[in-house]
Amino acid sequence: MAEAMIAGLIKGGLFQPEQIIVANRSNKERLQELTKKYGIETTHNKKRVVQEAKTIVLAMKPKDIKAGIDGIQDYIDGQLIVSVLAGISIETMTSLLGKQTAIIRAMPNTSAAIAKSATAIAASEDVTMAQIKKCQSLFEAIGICKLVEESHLDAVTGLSGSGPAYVYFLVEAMEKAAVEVGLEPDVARDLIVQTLLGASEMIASSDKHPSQLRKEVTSPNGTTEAGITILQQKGFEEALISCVKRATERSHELKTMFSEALVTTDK
Ligand SMILES: NC(=O)C1=CN([C@@H]2O[C@H](COP(=O)(O)OP(=O)(O)OC[C@H]3O[C@@H](n4cnc5c(N)ncnc54)[C@H](O)[C@@H]3O)[C@@H](O)[C@H]2O)C=CC1
Ligand SMILES: O=C(O)[C@@H]1CCC=N1
Repeated sequence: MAEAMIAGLIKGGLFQPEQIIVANRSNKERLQELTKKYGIETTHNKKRVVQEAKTIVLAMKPKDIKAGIDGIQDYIDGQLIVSVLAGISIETMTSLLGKQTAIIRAMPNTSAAIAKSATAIAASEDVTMAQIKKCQSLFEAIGICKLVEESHLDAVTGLSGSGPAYVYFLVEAMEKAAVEVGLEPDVARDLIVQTLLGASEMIASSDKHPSQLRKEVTSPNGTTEAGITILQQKGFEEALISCVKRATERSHELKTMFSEALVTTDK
């Protein structure tokens, strides 16, 4: 996720490579690779990164947050902290940092790697409008960015954070189906990809509701109607709704779990 952001920020011209400093836990080779690829500065000196930065992006796994911010608390003095960690609330981060500070929680998705992320951000009370705008432009360099209430971030995670995986799952099923109806896998892959791209662009560029676009594909008594009837009989719509709801619920569960594990052990 961090690399996707670095690539988008540099490609989009929002930052010069020398304005970005990256640290990780211990992997020197990985840092060298990033320096070579993007011309950015890398270091294992967290204190230096934090003191020099105006914006600090946290992009470790949620379980590593404690170790990640351990030792930087003393150097946080007005910088904006942007976290992309799923399930770590602003309250938990504030508690771990031991001080009230400007924190933005963001939920991007992996399409950030090709500057097509659907990101939502939520801000703590200490964040200024200028910092929100700055953060929005940061995520707009890698896709679109919506400002939401923090309470909506579980839903965003269940919808667009996990969303690319639902689409990949759909493609996996379509590929299996294509082979079963006799198509060559390579031909099928190209047809499926173009079908998805075309349908996405139709939704994005048309004023019509997706249900109207669907109707326009569906001739009475034709092939689409026959196929959609099977999807309805097999509970496709219900399955997708339950999928997003369960992922949203899981995001809430993880948030509660991390909050209890990270904060209560500190008391
Ligand atoms: N993969 C996804 O679809 C999405 C992931 N996220 C969030 O992005 C975050 C990162 O995910 P990935 O990029 O997939 O993980 P990753 O495992 O590829 O990268 C995590 C990075 O954190 C670094 N790290 C670990 N401990 C550290 C420490 N103590 N100090 C400094 N750096 C440390 C590691 O060296 C590694 O480079 C996660 O918190 C995840 O919840 C958010 C939206 C979508
Ligand atoms: O599966 C997960 O928990 C993370 C959050 C959103 C996408 N991946």
